[in-house]
Amino acid sequence: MTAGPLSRPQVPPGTEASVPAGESGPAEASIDGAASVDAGHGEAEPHHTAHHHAAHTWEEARRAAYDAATPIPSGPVALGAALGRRLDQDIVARQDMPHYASSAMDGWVVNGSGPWIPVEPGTRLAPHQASPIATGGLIPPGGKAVLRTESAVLGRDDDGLPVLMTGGKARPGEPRAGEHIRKAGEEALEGDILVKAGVELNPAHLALAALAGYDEVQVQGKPVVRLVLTGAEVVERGTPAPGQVRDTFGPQLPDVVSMLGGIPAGQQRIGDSYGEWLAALEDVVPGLPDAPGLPADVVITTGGTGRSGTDHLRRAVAELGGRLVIDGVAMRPGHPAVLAELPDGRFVLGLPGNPLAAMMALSTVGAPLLAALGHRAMPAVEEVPCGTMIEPDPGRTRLMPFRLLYGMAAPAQHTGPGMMRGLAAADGVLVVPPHGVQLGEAVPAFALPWGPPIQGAQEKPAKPKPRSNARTGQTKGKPAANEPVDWSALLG
Ligand SMILES: Nc1nc2c(c(=O)[nH]1)N[C@H]1C(S)=C(S)[C@@H](COP(=O)(O)OP(=O)(O)OC[C@H]3O[C@@H](n4cnc5c(N)ncnc54)[C@H](O)[C@@H]3O)O[C@H]1N2
Ligand code: MOO
Repeated sequence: MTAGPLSRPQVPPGTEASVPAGESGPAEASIDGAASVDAGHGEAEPHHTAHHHAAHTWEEARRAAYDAATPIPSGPVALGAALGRRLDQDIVARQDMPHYASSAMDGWVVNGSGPWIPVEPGTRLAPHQASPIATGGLIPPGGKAVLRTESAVLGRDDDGLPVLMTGGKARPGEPRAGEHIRKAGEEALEGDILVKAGVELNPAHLALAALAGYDEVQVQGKPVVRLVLTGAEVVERGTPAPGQVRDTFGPQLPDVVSMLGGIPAGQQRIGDSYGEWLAALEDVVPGLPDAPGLPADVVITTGGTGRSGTDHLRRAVAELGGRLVIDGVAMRPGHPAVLAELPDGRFVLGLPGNPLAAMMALSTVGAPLLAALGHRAMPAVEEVPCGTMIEPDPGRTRLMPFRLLYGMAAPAQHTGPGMMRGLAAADGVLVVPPHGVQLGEAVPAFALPWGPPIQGAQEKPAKPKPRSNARTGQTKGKPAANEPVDWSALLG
């Protein structure tokens, strides 16, 4: 819901009154190595203490989300929807491919040597007979070779009857036996394995499956994700008036869901009433125009994670008989994130309304959940050397979008919970531990779903799924703490 004039008098929607000056990070960095980012939450946040209910640390929340889900079983999927899906059963040739001998050229199919007497297409050819054929045409019984149109001359014999001869551009000896005939089974024989299980299907695989006569392929399960965007103040177009806020989720969430391994399956917008919330979470297969009619495995809601009188997520989950898997995470931003499981097996991921907070909650809880449902390893956390000192913030992890400068991470500016500018310019997100970070120290960090692997990340061999294309060569060891750093690129 919105921060209306009564509910949050000091914090107009979209402003950063609750973000301490320190959040701007690099603005406070100095070039002499004494750069420091304040813990930065010492003021203007009475609600944070009032709602410090977070049951999970950042690491625990990731693990809890990953462990809550079991991989979605494999099933048949239409070829048109199978791109990028992981094949779960070999694709085999159901018959010889091609399954009949055909002409590779436009021209004449002939039997024996010329001249040939033309006969009706498709009829059995006796020696010295020929019939017209097009590329791909079925070779009739008795057809031994194909004479290309440009190598053929149709004339008349002494009796004035049509007769076919070689001529034109014909090479000596043309057509040789079998020339320009695509034999049956030359691509594959019945039973040959065409694509092995485990492969991620590309467009050519799909074409091959179609060539082999498949309408559907058996693929590993992948979570179908429906979005429920809440907030009566949220507008979808144009420049918002005071009190309104332009929707940041519609334009990005479906794509981010795809990048995280989900299948976005429609979005629904609701206001702030409890009835709307309950109906949206109850609805299993909504009649949404852009939904493929699939029941959702995950419903992602935005907004309404707070505990004010009009924030209805937990109440609706409880009324539907669901259980809370995660109810808040000791992190900032994004601490009100909720993960619930409904009795029908659907997960509800409640993202906070603040745009950056929502993306950090999605990275923390949503990414592991979607990975687990989609048969994938826990999303990787790399390490990157930190180009600034970050003070402790006991009890919570801070997620800080950063930019890389000379191989070191510098927290980005404009990273208040309601902002997107810092994330839009970021190379990744630092996972700053509660005890803070020393200058030059290696800090956990994760890549953005749309971004490249973190440059300069030190490869950890024990990763469940190491990135094969990680540009580890970029790391030139830890830069010396007193090495001068040019921060100017961050200040614009
Ligand atoms: N008394 C307290 N107030 C708040 C607390 C708290 O602990 N106690 N936590 C703050 C934090 S931190 C966050 S994050 C937010 C979580 O808010 P909700 O999830 O309930 O979300 P809303 O109140 O509906 O909206 C928050 C904010 O986000 C804007 N919003 C909502 N939808 C969109 C959208 N589609 N695009 C862009 N912006 C959106 C909305 O207008 C609000 O400004 O609660 C704090 N308050
Ligand atoms: O600041 Mo809240 O932490 O935006 O999630």
